[in-house]
Amino acid sequence: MSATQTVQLMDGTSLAKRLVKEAAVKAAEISQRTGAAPCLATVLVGEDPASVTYVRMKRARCAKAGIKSRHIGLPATTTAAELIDTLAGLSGDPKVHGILLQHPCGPHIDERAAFEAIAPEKDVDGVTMHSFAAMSFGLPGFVSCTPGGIMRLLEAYDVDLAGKHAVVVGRSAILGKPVGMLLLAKDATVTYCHSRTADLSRIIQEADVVVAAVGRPRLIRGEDIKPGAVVIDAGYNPGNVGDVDFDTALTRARLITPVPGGVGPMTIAVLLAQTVNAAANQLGIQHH
Ligand SMILES: Nc1nc2c(c(=O)[nH]1)N[C@@H](CN(C=O)c1ccc(C(=O)N[C@@H](CCC(=O)O)C(=O)O)cc1)CN2
Repeated sequence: MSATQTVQLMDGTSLAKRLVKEAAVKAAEISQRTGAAPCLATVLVGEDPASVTYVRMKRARCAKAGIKSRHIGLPATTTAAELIDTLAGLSGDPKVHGILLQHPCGPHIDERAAFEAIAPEKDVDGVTMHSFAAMSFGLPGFVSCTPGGIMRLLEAYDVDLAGKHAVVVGRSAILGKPVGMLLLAKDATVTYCHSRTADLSRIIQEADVVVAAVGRPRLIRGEDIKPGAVVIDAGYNPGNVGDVDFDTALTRARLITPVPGGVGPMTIAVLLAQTVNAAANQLGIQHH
């Protein structure tokens, strides 16, 4: 970055508001034409306080956008088979257009098996293997919500990814892996880093775009960042602390997402947008 170039914040709150407004317009059109509002089923196993908050935020934003939500709260003792039964039931229910299974479900549950019980056409959270394959091949389909939100932010701030080196720190099924696939589909050269990566700092220093998605508070510091890089902080840690040490990263980055107000609101906006699209598809509506 030159001495005169200043860092710009990537404002997820404003962009998310715009997306939610668009979703609300489409939801109203669907309701008017079919007499039924789009409906998202939210499924939560146990009462992890952060998960309770996230589900509450998702349902509140649905309500604002004219999307119905049906909440299924299951006890922490729910077995994998019971959870799969619940998800299969929602998958077959014509009144439900989208299904969200809040992650994490608890250590005794095979989360992959649970996600696969969600019908692909209702996978508005982009967590099934079907959706992952579509993301990997650059085909239309539902994207994982945080990765989808990150891609929308990069687009909104005119970040050209072709030929750029993108380093993804983290390899989770709903965040690190799919965001790497979406970046690859935009012709970035993608490196995945994880807990066994040797010399993490050196690899991050080579990145034009850094996506921090590891869940380790302030792991990535300013000195790790190449001057002029784009820094996306997708870390969710207690107390609204990201994976990036914001104050030191500010001194090096060209563009950076704040926490809060960056990737988080975009996650929910993409969920709503995809719920409305799922409802339109299932109800045979074409948007104007
Ligand atoms: N099934 C899923 N589970 C989880 C996902 C997901 O996308 N699908 N993502 C995360 C958590 N998450 C949504 O579930 C999430 C986290 C944070 C935010 C958000 O908007 N954060 C705000 C701050 C919130 C506050 O003020 O308390 C922000 O960053 O500005 C939204 C969604 C794990 N599980």
